[in-house]
Amino acid sequence: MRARARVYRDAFTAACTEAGTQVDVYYAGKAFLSVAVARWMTQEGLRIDTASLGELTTALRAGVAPGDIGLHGNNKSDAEIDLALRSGIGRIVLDSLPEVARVAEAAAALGVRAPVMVRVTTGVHAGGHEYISTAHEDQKFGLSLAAPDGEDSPATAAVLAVLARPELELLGLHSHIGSQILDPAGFGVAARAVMTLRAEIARRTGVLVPELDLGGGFGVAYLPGDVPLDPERAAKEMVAALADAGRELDQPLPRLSIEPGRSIVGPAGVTLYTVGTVKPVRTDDGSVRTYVAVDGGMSDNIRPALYGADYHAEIVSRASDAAPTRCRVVGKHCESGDIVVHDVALPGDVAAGDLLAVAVTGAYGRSMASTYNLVPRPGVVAVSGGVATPIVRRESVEDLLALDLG
Ligand SMILES: Cc1ncc(COP(=O)(O)O)c(C=O)c1O
Ligand SMILES: N[C@@H](CCCC[NH3+])C(=O)O
Repeated sequence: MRARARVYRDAFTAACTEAGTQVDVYYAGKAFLSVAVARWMTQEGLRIDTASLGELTTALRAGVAPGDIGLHGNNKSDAEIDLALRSGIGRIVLDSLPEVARVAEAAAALGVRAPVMVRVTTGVHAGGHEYISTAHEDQKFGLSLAAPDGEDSPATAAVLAVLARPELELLGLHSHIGSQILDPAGFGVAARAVMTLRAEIARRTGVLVPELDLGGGFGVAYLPGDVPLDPERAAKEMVAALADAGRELDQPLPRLSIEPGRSIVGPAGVTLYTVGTVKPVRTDDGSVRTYVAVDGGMSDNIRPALYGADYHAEIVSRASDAAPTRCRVVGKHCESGDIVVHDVALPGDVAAGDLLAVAVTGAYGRSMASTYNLVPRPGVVAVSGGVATPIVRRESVEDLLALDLG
């Protein structure tokens, strides 16, 4: 995970330095956050992007400098805004028009000036699944750049509203176009759209917005043979699009920030399961598929059920010469959609007690975990240089019952 953080930091720093600007890389904690993770990321020179009271509190508990933390959310609570302002975090990303006034009033009540960005939606639709592409128009995030006839776009209106409030300091404009993006072209289109808004604001108000955040979404390889997005290429294309738009619009380059989550922690994580029941099932076409049930499932990885996501699994506790057989890895929950790996070839002698590893589960696995069927959530163990260190304790049934008021 640390190595991947360095790769992103170095690729974007190199591209920005060459173009004559600077970049901040925010690790998107929604992918997976713990106190240890927040510390590692700051040690690698990354900042932390949070999206809830829990994530913000975790980053603060880890000792991350408040100025290096950002807060997102399409429906921020009063408690989230209050903690962000009291602790002096670096930026609150505004997601709607009502939030402009809410944050301004909260800042006035505390006697502080709130550093804010405005999240805009560019109409660029990118990413792996409809549920994870976030910048098309008909969804809940951000403020649209599309202007109805003769009117300001919601994004322009929000920026003008921010500039009219002395309690708010406009740091930048934000765009996040989706997740698990494998073609960097969408970032360039979005960069140009946001640069156009920046030019409009400069023309109308004389204010040159200092920073653009182009979000996260950098895609990873989930299966053997998948080709991940290349961070160096993404950095170069993003910066080139900003520079081209800057030349056309006669604008200096802004400072850049990005918010990768999945691409930092996804491939760094492996889920270890123990095989239980193994059941050959005759399918409709007469062939046999072996259902390999493990001691977890949709409660620790909802992605196959939610997005139809594919993963790869291998038996890691022993070597086997048995001929491979067509398997489906399933969980222990009361849903037939409780699938961990739809289709994988495992040795034909796969048996109860084998340890099965599923690769690339570091992002949006444990962080989206539930306790469905009152199955306690697994622990998280960090491994480095052959040393294993638990960083999140395994939950117990007693932990779950501790919440039960009887
Ligand atoms: C605003 C924002 N930033 C960053 C991310 C992180 O995305 P990813 O994990 O795909 O890099 C997300 C999630 O898609 C997001 O909504
Ligand atoms: N949770 C999603 C991505 C959403 C990213 C957050 N905006 C996934 O597992 O792919």
